[in-house]
Amino acid sequence: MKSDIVISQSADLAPITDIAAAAGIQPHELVPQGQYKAKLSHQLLKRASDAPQGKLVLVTAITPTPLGEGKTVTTIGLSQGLKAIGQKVMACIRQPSMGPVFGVKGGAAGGGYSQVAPMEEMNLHLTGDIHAVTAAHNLAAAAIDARAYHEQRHGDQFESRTGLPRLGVTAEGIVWNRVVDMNDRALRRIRIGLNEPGRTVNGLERESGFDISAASELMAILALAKDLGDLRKRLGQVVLAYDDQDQPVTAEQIGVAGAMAAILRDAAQPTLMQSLEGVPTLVHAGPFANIAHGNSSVIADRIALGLADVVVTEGGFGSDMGFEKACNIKARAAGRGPDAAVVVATLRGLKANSGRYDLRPGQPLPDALFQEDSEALVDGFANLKWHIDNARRYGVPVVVALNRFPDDSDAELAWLEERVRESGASVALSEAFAKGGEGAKSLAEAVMAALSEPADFRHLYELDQPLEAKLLTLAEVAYGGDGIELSELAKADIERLTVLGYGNLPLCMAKTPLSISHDPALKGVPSGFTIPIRGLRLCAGAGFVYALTGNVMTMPGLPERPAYLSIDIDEDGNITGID
Ligand SMILES: Nc1ncnc2c1ncn2[C@@H]1O[C@H](COP(=O)(O)OP(=O)(O)O)[C@@H](O)[C@H]1O
Ligand SMILES: O=COP(=O)(O)O
Ligand SMILES: [Mg+2]
Repeated sequence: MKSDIVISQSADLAPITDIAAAAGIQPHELVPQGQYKAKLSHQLLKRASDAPQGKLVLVTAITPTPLGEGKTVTTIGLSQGLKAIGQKVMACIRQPSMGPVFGVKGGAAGGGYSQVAPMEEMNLHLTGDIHAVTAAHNLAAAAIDARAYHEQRHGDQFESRTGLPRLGVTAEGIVWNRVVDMNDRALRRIRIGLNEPGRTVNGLERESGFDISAASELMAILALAKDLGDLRKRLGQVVLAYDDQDQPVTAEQIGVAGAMAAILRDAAQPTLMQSLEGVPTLVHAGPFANIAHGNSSVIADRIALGLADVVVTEGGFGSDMGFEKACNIKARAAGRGPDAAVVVATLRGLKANSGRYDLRPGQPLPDALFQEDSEALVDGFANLKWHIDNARRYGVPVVVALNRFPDDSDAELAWLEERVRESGASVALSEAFAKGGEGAKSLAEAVMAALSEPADFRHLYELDQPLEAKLLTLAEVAYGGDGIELSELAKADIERLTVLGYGNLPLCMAKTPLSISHDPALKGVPSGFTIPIRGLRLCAGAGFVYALTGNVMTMPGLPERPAYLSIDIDEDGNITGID
């Protein structure tokens, strides 16, 4: 089979203006950026939000291997299948981060004959939104460090010299890292403001670090804001430091929120692209689901739901990750949850969850995972059953999509389909990768049947519970564990955030996606584990409290054989090798 990029580059794409017209977007609501992508205007958001709303399908998955089990392929494939059976459908997905594109996973535009195209534009700069998040984030970093520097050097004269209020910002109180859209472990912990002895011309020396842009609070704000005004308000609420009285210092207080919003103005508009079969696809925001909340934007959903009868979107990693955060964080920001869930399962993914294979993070998957192994499949099935039950916990109908890989055996797929049916869940084989929409028509029919069932969407916890109670609910109910273990820092963070009035925020768990638990070595359906919480971070602008579990990193590193090794460009400027 041809590679993803060759399929994408040989596709006969429609001009984006035709895709927009077919989706009911008027010419004045579109800002084309070349032939195949366009920004959507803020006026369209208003019109679409007031229109009758379609149904929202949220695609999730079993506990994945590091390669991913096909949620994006299934999201695009299902939307093509829905189009093929006559539905008015749109897809909403995140913009890929260059971290994974050049790192382990590669691109995130789907794959095979279920992709967003042009995939190389989708997987690289697109319309610059992630670059804008990076710039706005780092402007705030430069601003807070400069404020500490000038307040320290002028002391009591600061106000008379600058006309600005002295806020008591010190280098020790700054909690804002810098970001870059790349996997770069060397930037995780750094010292900044290095000076010759006795001098401070380079600023105030302190320890800091870089996170990947997908983990920036501003990325979460872009994904959770309801409109431009809400984005601006949230940016002002971002806490950059704590003053010498341990009170939060916000971006608004140091006067940088407006400039951040100016940088993000265009990024606040979703980008319209198309699938290989012409499904209008909105690409907007790119938070990962392990170190952030992992869902595309509320703004994109609001536009798509006002234009289409069915909107298909995706939560990152397994249902313990992006799906949980869609239901407990995004749904609250959007004022609505999903109307149905699709749980993607693969033979390789279930075998990886059998516990029968030695899967070391960063190491290639064993070939045996891609061959017949009925014992591993039987053992791994428990993980799929857990994710079906987990999705049902939120009150929505569930359809299982068996994402067929080329070497999958008919016998194992048939066995799995039968077991899912026995468990009472709806199930459909998806051949969207190899056949596009034609290979996802039965999945589309199953999803339409699920959407005709009543949905009684509910959150997992109430916001007015104390932070520790919400952490316990996530550990014990969302993950099936036996409680939490709070570090001394985490206990102090809970106390401080509660006293400051942030105890009513939802929680965003930063956790490994390779296990339902915090420990990537615990496959299948772990039990008897306790989730170690090493600290909490306030994301006041995004509107959640971030809990760091286990050894999760907010700046990934490059593997020994990174994906960039296969990427190049020919003399005509054609990019090759992005997978
Ligand atoms: N059915 C399939 N056959 C072959 N490759 C697939 C299939 N489904 C997904 N892939 C590939 O697996 C990788 C992960 O797919 P993706 O849809 O991005 O997963 P997720 O969104 O769950 O991380 C991509 O390289 C994709 O092209
Ligand atoms: O945040 C992770 O998203 P995928 O599972 O789609 O890679
Ligand atoms: Mg994906």
